Amino acid sequence: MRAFRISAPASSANLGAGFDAVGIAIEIRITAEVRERAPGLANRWTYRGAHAPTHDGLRTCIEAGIAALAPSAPPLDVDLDNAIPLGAGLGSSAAAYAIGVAIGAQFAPATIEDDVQARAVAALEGHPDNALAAWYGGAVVAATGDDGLTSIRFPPPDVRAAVVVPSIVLPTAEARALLPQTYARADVVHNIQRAALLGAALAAGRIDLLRAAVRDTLHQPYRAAAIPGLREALALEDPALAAVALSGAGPSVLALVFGDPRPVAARIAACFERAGVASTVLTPALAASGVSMTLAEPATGSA
Ligand SMILES: Nc1ncnc2c1ncn2[C@@H]1O[C@H](COP(=O)(O)OP(=O)(O)OP(=O)(O)O)[C@@H](O)[C@H]1O
Ligand SMILES: N[C@@H](CCO)C(=O)O
Repeated sequence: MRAFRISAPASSANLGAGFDAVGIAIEIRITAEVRERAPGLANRWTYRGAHAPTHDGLRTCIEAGIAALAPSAPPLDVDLDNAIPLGAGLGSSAAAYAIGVAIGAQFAPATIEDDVQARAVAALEGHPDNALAAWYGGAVVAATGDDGLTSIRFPPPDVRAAVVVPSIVLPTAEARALLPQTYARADVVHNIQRAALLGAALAAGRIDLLRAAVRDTLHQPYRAAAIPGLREALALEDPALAAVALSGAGPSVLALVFGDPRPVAARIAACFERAGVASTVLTPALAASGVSMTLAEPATGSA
């Protein structure tokens, strides 16, 4: 009976101008302790952690990942420990799909190459920026469409993260519905210039370029209408601030910070507070590794 532990990190998609293209992994994780059960038994799921699931949303993502690679997987005992705030723009669904695919690979009829697994996560998640950051860790740039999926991964920049999670509910679908169908050429050119700069800055480790590279005209200004305090947070100036952006579809804000991230996090939280919105502050490291698996102790007794 196989038993192992799999974890996957949170992620912050976009980094401003890299809308739907850039993602960065954050050292806040979903961890699954997985044990194979005897044939004929049902799956058994337990939930815990700072953001313990209260319904089967994450489980559904994990099961889809397992089914994509191993439709005939044996019954499993899965103990899910979640530290990623849910539905907050921090890639909890991408982490869950990544865990599911990694479990599925363990029970697939043949060995599945790593990049095939990564593509499966991206296909299930629908957003390669979150999906590949969860899978590979570090920072990723991804392009997807009729020409398939092309991506590159970089080590995370040498900064700390400040993640401020406002107590606003903004489902990804709603945050996307706020965006216009068409854009002015000047806004598109603005983002192309900065997204190209962002990719180059990540590739070259030029943290000093990030502040300029993340400025966005395609999604953050529109999403700000649903996130009181966001405009002010994105306009913050601070010598310790390497970059500040809406995290994914929001409502969380990610700041990349030189040195102690707490003062910058407090300034972002104050922007929300002035707008009448409470928030929670996290100061995680950026995650250099994505999905990781370790073998667990052999089961003792019960199936
Ligand atoms: N209370 C909950 N218990 C279990 N699962 C939840 C709960 N709330 C949300 N979920 C699940 O968490 C996932 C949230 O995914 P969603 O794509 O909306 O946001 P996210 O992954 O946190 O952020 P983003 O994709 O914008 O970075 C969904 O799969 C949803 O079903
Ligand atoms: N790039 C996506 C991320 C959603 O998880 C967006 O901004 O809508």
